[in-house]
Amino acid sequence: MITFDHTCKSYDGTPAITDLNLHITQGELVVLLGPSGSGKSTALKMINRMVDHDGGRILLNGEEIYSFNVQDLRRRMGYAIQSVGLFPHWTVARNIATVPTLLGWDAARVQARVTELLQLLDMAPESYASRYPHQLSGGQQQRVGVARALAADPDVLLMDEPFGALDPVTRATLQLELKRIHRATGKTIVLVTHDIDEALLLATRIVLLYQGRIAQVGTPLELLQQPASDFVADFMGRADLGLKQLSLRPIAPLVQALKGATPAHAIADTATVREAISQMAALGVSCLGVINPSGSVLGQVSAANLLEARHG
Ligand SMILES: Nc1ncnc2c1ncn2[C@@H]1O[C@H](COP(=O)(O)OP(=O)(O)OP(=O)(O)O)[C@@H](O)[C@H]1O
Repeated sequence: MITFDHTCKSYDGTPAITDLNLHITQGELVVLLGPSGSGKSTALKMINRMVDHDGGRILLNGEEIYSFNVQDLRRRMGYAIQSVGLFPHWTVARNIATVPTLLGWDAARVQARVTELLQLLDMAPESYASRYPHQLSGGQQQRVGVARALAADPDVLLMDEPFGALDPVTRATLQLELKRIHRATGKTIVLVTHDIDEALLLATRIVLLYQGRIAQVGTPLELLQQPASDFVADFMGRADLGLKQLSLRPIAPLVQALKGATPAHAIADTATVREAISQMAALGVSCLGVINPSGSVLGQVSAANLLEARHG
């Protein structure tokens, strides 16, 4: 879908991205991660030509992006940024409708799409569609920013620190919403963050950049378990590496048959190993029942079998 092929970019002779080689396939949620100044935003903005590359190639579905009309290219890609950039004198509905209107959709289709997106982002259309950006909280503005980016059903969603500057609770809510949207729509998403936990939660693949070059590309678990260098190991946080790994592991494959009576406390079968161990610690127990969404007991997990499995 998107290919960086020996791509380079310098600003005033200083390299920001050097020889970037990366292929992003349809439906991936790729997170560009790295310290400040490592080139994450530059890499992202080159995809929709907010920044033009000056060496190598960038291909969209096999075609060099310079072969597209720049406006067409941008309309095929939703773009959401930290500062949101809503038009202050336009209502929420009109903000979301920006690209569909430019594309000439008829009014009924635009309105149906606005309603659908507000519902998807858990903002009741009857309360929010006619408000102005200053009448929304920061988290709600960011939701509208995401809705606007999704509006014309773009092939690709580019997100530059979309949840930066939010309080941790709102941030966590929007992260889960993005994960849900990604699952539901199968969109290709490229997201920039410097937050390792955000990357671990969201990414199907992480691209860790350092000084404009790729330090490592892999799944969250690969970066944690097989860091390619000391830099990767340091960046991913050696200190609580064990805990981070546990938070990526679901308990589902580790559920055992009940051994005797049903444990007094239970956890959902969708929980992670970290959540199960945390709940055991809080309750002072070493075993939990595991229940499915309808409340049926599926079996149990014990602290010993969860911790043993962490190397698996
Ligand atoms: N418009 C510009 N003009 C000159 N230099 C720039 C410009 N934009 C970025 N740079 C430089 O290019 C390098 C990479 O910047 P970039 O914004 O891509 O990094 P980043 O990883 O996204 O950083 P951050 O996390 O701080 O946003 C940095 O050294 C930065 O100073």
